[in-house]
Parts: sequence; C-alpha cells; structure tokens
Amino acid sequence: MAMKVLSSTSELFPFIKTGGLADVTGALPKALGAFGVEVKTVLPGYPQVMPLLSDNPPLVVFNDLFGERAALHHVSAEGLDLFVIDAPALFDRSGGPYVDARGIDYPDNWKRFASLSLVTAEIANGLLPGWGPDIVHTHDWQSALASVYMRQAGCSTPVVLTVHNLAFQGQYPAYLLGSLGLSPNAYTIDCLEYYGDLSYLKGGLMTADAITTVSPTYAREVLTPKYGMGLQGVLRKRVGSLRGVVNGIDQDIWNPETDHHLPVNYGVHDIGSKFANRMPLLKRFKLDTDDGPVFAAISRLTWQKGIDILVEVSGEIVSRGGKLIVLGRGERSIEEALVATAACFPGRMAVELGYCEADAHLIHAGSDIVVQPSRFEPCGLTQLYALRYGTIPVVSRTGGLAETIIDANDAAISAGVATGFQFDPVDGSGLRDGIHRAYDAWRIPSIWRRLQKQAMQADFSWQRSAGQYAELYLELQKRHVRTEQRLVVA
Ligand SMILES: Nc1ncnc2c1ncn2[C@@H]1O[C@H](COP(=O)(O)OP(=O)(O)O[C@H]2O[C@H](CO)[C@@H](O)[C@H](O)[C@H]2O)[C@@H](O)[C@H]1O
Repeated sequence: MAMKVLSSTSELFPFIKTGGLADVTGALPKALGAFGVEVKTVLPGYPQVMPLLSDNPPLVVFNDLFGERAALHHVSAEGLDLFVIDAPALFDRSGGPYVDARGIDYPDNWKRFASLSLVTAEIANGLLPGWGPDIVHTHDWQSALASVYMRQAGCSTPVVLTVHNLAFQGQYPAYLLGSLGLSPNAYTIDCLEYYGDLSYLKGGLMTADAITTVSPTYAREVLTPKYGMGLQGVLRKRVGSLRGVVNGIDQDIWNPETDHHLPVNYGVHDIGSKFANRMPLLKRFKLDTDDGPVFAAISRLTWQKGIDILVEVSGEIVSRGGKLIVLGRGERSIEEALVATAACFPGRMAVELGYCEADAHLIHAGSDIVVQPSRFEPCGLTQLYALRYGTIPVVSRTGGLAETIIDANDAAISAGVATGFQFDPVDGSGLRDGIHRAYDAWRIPSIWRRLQKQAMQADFSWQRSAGQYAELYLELQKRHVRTEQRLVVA
C-alpha cells in the first residue's frame, strides 16, 4: 500500500510562487510517486488558487477558524493533489502571499499561517473520514506550527520539517499564545518560547520528528552562529534528527530541448543553437547587440542574495565589455540601487523589477553567465537551472552553491568535471575575482564549450533526492509503528 504523506506549504508551483520553496513543494510530490509515496498538499486559498476549485461541496466547513469562516476543498490540478483552505478573510488579498502591494507584511500573518498549520494538524488528527496521512511534511515557519498543534492534540503521526530558509522564522509576541489556541505548556524553552517571543519555526524544530535542510552543507552550517540565525543552539540540540537532502530540479519544466518559453530549443548535442536565444534576449531587455558575455541574475533582491555586492561590481562587468541583466524584486533599497546603476549604463545593463517566469527561462537560455553572490544559500535552484541551460554559474562558496557547482580550477578543468566558478570571500573583491575568471574562460571558446557541456550533463534530477525523502519517511513510519506497538503491549 502506498505511503500517504500530507505536505503543508504556503507556496506551490505552478499556482503560487515567490521563490524556491514553491519549486520544491511543486516538484517533490511528483518525484515521490516513483517511490510509492502518495502526497496530498494543504495550501491556502489565495486568489491564484481559488479558480482551481469546482462547484463540488467542501469536505469540511469551519465556523470559527481563528474567528473566520472557512472551508476545506479537495481538488487535483497539474498532477498535484490538493487540500485548499478557502478562507476569504485570511487569503483573498490582492498582494503576494506574505506582503501587500506596497511590499509590507500583512499584519495578520500570525493568524493566516497558524490557520494553515492548524488545518494540517487537524487533517493529521482524523478530520477527514477515510483519509489520514502516515507522515506530515511541513515547510519553513509558515507550516511549522502544525507539529505543535498535533502534539497538543495528542496526535503522534511523524512530522518532517524542511528548512528552506532559516532567515524567516515567524516570530510574534507571546501574548498571541491564547489567540493561537495554544496552551501555556507550549510557551517553554523546549517549544515555542524565543527570547520572550513566540517563534513558529522554533516550535516546529522542537516538535518535529525529523528536520531536513535543503543541502548537507547547509545542515552543517546552521549549527554555527554565523549561519544559525539565532537558532543554532536549538538545532544543535536536535542534531541527531537533522540531515541535509539536496534539492533537485523539475527536468520537464526546466528543459532547453522542450521549453516553450524559448525562441529556439537546444540540447547538449547542439549547444551552438543556444546562441540563437541571445538576440531575442538582448532585444527583450533593450541592450546593445554587440559581442561580449551576457551576465545575469534572477533572484529575490535581498541581503541574503548579495545583490548589493553585484551592484558594486556591475561597473566592472560593463567596462570589460560585458552586459548585465537583473530580474527580481525585493528590498526597496536594493531595487533603487539597481535602477540607479542601470541608468548609468544604458544599453549595457538592464533591470526588471518584478516577477516573470517566462523571462526567467529566456534569460537562462540567452545569457552566458549567471551570477549568485549569496551571503548564505541553503541550496539554491537558479544555479541548477543555469547548468541545465549551459549558462555558467559564478557563485559564492557557501551552502548548496558550494555543493552543486564544481569550481573550474586547473585540476577540475583537466579532469573534465568543472561546471562553474566559486568565489570567496563573499564581497566585492571575491565577486570581482569570480567574474574575471569567468570572463577569461569565456574568451577561450574550446574551454567555454567544455564547461557548458559538463554543466548541461550534471544530474540534478529529483530522482536521488526524492529517494532520500522516501527513505526518511519509511524510517519514521517504522519507528512510529514500533512505539505504538510498545504502548499497546504496556
Ligand atoms: N523575479 C523573478 N522572476 C522569475 N523567477 C524568479 C524571480 N526571482 C526568483 N525567481 C525564481 O525563484 C526561484 C529561486 O529559488 P532559489 O532556490 O534560488 O532561492 P530562494 O531563496 O527563493 O529559495 C529558498 O528555498 C529554496 C528551496 O529549498 C532553496 O534552494 C534556497 O536556497 C532558499 O533560499 C527560482 O526558480 C528562480 O528562477
């Protein structure tokens, strides 16, 4: 019989996405199918999601979900099996999933994502006649409270919490404890209490049966003060239950041979055709059409991603004859700095503030080099998409970037395994060095073509990683069954 997993997430590709979390929660269920794991996903009913629902009556109606009326619907779409929480007062908003149109956090996020967690916990605890999960899989702070609610209700179904990004923790004032429907017992150092506040993520980390991060390197890094974001002590306590599983990519969606966003499709056997995407890209971004490498960044514009460092060295990219395209949105100060810098280099640097899936695909195909100067990077997907499109990544030596890109040093080049350039330290001097190395390699076509081939042949399919999740689920399920049996005997 298939193992049943209930995944709980605030983002899910292709319906609602602000970053890599959506890519993972959207791709993993399909990849797990091959391992006999059947995944259903709980998702808030944002305006982008509600049109998926049919006229079928809801599975359950909640008269008082944190004071709001709500209903739970079941629907299948795009190969995904969904439980959608229809709660207009919480999720029918015109901005993004977390912020309004001005980029400001919704003041009731504490309640919006507690409701995602609570509904997840209730499903695990038998809300739906005829279906209950063997394993609950939560993602980041937005669904991390699920295991706290489950334990409070005496539900012992095993929970896996995946940390995609420790920088976001869901920290709220302690006085909300009662409004969250949580007992004072949850407000302890071993659960939700965090420097006098509540931390949803900490609550999840303390009550989940297993914690995963999205790369083994990040799993080690988060135990240190530099990367632990204040939770290193908590993670050290749980180190026995912590492991890293590197992300894969959805190779159907990110496939230059079939990608319908590309003017010209190509593959590893006709890399030359990649070049045909260059002109459409330059035209799309109103850049000069002369030779010279095209550098690109597709990213949330945040401190984490080091885009301020890219701003600092963009003049150098341009002065060496390169061009730079940045697609992203995020912190106001970084957006402004990018726009101001691009204004200094007309025809050489273009910035698109916004989110556009089609442009992301075109940029990967038409550019030569993708730059990722992240200060920390739990895994990173952009560099993996770049590899698949024969676009060479220049990345900081951290987290998943260090783990997925093989630096083009002399030994790696002659061994035929190099796929990109790593740099260190993560500052202007480091990035400058990385960019110069990439530039120098780009000028020697034979070396560049070899790098592209090796990049395109790197295997980051979900196959291996999904197998590791399936193994973890099985391990937890067996342990759970043994514990239940012991309880019955006692
Ligand atoms: N303006 C824009 N337009 C179109 N597409 C855009 C875009 N801005 C970003 N994207 C897309 O968003 C995704 C970003 O994923 P990443 O994994 O690189 O980073 P993110 O920090 O969001 O994810 C977090 O979770 C993931 C998943 O676990 C980890 O890999 C990562 O390290 C962690 O920080 C990519 O699919 C990229 O193409």
